[in-house]
Amino acid sequence: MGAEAKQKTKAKKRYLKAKKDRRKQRKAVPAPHAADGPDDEGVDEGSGTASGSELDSSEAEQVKAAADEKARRKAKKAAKKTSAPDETQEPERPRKRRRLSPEIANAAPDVVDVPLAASPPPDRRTPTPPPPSTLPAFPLPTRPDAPARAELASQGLDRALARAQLVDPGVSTPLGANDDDGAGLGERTRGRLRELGITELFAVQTTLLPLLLPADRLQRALYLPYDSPRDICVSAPTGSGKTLAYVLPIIETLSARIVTRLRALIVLPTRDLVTQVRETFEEVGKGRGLKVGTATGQHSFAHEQAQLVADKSSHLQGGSSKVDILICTPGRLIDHLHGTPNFSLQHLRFMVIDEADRLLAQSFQDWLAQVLVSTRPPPASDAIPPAPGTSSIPCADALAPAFMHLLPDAPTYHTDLDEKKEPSCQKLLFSATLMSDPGKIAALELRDPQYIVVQSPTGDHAEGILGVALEQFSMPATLKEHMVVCDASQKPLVLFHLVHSHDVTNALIFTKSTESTLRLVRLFDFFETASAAAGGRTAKPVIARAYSSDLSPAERKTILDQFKAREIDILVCSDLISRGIDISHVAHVVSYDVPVDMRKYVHRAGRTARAGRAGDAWTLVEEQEARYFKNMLRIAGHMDAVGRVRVSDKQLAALSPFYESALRSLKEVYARE
Ligand SMILES: Nc1ncnc2c1ncn2[C@@H]1O[C@H](COP(=O)(O)OP(=O)(O)OP(=O)(O)O)[C@@H](O)[C@H]1O
Repeated sequence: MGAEAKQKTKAKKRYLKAKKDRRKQRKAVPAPHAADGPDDEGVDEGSGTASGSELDSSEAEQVKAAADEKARRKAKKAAKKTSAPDETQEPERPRKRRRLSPEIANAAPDVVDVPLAASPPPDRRTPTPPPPSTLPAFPLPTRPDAPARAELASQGLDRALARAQLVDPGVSTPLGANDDDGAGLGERTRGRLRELGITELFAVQTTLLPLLLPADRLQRALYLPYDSPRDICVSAPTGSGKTLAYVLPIIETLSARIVTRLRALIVLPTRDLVTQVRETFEEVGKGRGLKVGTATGQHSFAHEQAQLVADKSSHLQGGSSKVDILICTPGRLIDHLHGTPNFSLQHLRFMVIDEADRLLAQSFQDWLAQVLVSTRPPPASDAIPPAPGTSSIPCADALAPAFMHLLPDAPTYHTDLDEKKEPSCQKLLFSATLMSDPGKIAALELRDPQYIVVQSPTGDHAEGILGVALEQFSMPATLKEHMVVCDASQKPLVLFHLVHSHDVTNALIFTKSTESTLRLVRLFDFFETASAAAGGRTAKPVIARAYSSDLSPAERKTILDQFKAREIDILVCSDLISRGIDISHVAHVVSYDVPVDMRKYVHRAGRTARAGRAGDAWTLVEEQEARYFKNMLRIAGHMDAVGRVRVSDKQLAALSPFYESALRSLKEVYARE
């Protein structure tokens, strides 16, 4: 090292020493911001003015300013930290959902608990902010309870139905030799009924006859233009004698007529029923001179016209009729209204709609509206003027009083009491399952209707009426009902078991279609043949026959007659004869296929247990249908009435070989066809 370098080193040492001393002196002087701590960082040593051993005032001021600056920067840093957390820092864990204190929860039970995870973390240096005020909660949307069926049914209930007369089915009146019973029947009719073996009037007849055959003979007149009779709707169980309840008053009233006019019209849904009701009219009205006609389409139109109308050639505004009573189906009735000259309904005194719910459910070219129009007098402008040079008087044209204005030459005498003349037609509606639908009832244009409901007493009138509105139909008291739940493949076997073990003969078996009917009858025949061939039974084979719409009317009549004569044991049919048909010896009804609704069930079951006789109704229910069927019964309030019969595999085992054999034979037949 050279001398010059040594000099430099010495100078430097001196400088450092001096610096050290200055620092010592500075420490000895109490610093104004000792709390902040001495820090020489940031002090420009090179520019420092402290060259002496004591700090002068300017130097102290500088130190203070530096300390202030440092405090300011620290505060700024802290503020930055709280307002914007450093992204490099670890993200804060979401806080747990805060629970409301029980006081808050109790104070506002319906407030929504606001999750607090998203709120900023509480600053520990500042006092904890109060919990966010709870928001008023809107109630959650809820669906109102569906109104009860009973409530719905009672709404819009026809006022006349609400005032219906409830009749106990147990009521009956012994039929005396004279009118002590108040039924209004004449001696001839009573005599005829006795000849037919009828000794008492059933509930529906006891109630209806006094209404239709009032003691005041004037009210039995054939025309009542100024005192039109009230219409009547009757709901009574199957087999309770509704047919006689309208046949008797019609015969009794019309027997007083001199001239034959179409005065009673009976509309029925099927040809078979038309035939049956005609037989009743002819039996009861025997010897009274009343002419009964039918119109069903079974014969040619021209043939029917010739049976119904006497004069087809001249124009008669009063119509012309060969019959007093016409029993018909609605379709054919409309055909005659449109296509048969002088076929008129203006003289009608009675219009009966039997099985009313069924007829009103079907439109048949809007038959009801057209029939109602034909019973009402048209305006005078609709009158057809007589041919020039001719006069309608004294032509033998007799109009009903309400239609007289159609006669142009007839003198009209106006008085102060010029009352409007009304048609005299009294509408009578009957069914075991009468509808309560206000729309359908309104379409009938009933005049001050009176309802009669024959049903087991419930004690409460309103409850009884509600039963009608809820379609909880009354069944015959003598009917026993059973159901057998089984596998679909075992249904025929269960049926054969019922036939052979429960003596289900003299029976009607209802299927769902004509095809099922035919198939079942064939299977039945094969089963009986196989069983007889195996010598399985000594009893005579059971004879089953199909009764379906595929057969001609003549074939149907023959089969029905054979069944009535007990030459056939079982009639297998579709719902063609589920309504109205009256065969007294039917002891069992089997619904081989479950009925689609309660009305069908009621009418099928009602083919037995008629007129107070005993009868059994069986329903074979496939396992997958059981829920639906039971639900249907439950809604109709009928679940308890139907007992469940169990048929074990063991019981069926004995019949299985014959069934297998019958199945094979059936397959062969279908394969051939
Ligand atoms: N007063 C009576 N005495 C004895 N038998 C009667 C009496 N009235 C009716 N019957 C018989 O009762 C049976 C059933 O009558 P009807 O066919 O009129 O029943 P219904 O009420 O019309 O039944 P459905 O609703 O099934 O048509 C018939 O065989 C009829 O002859």
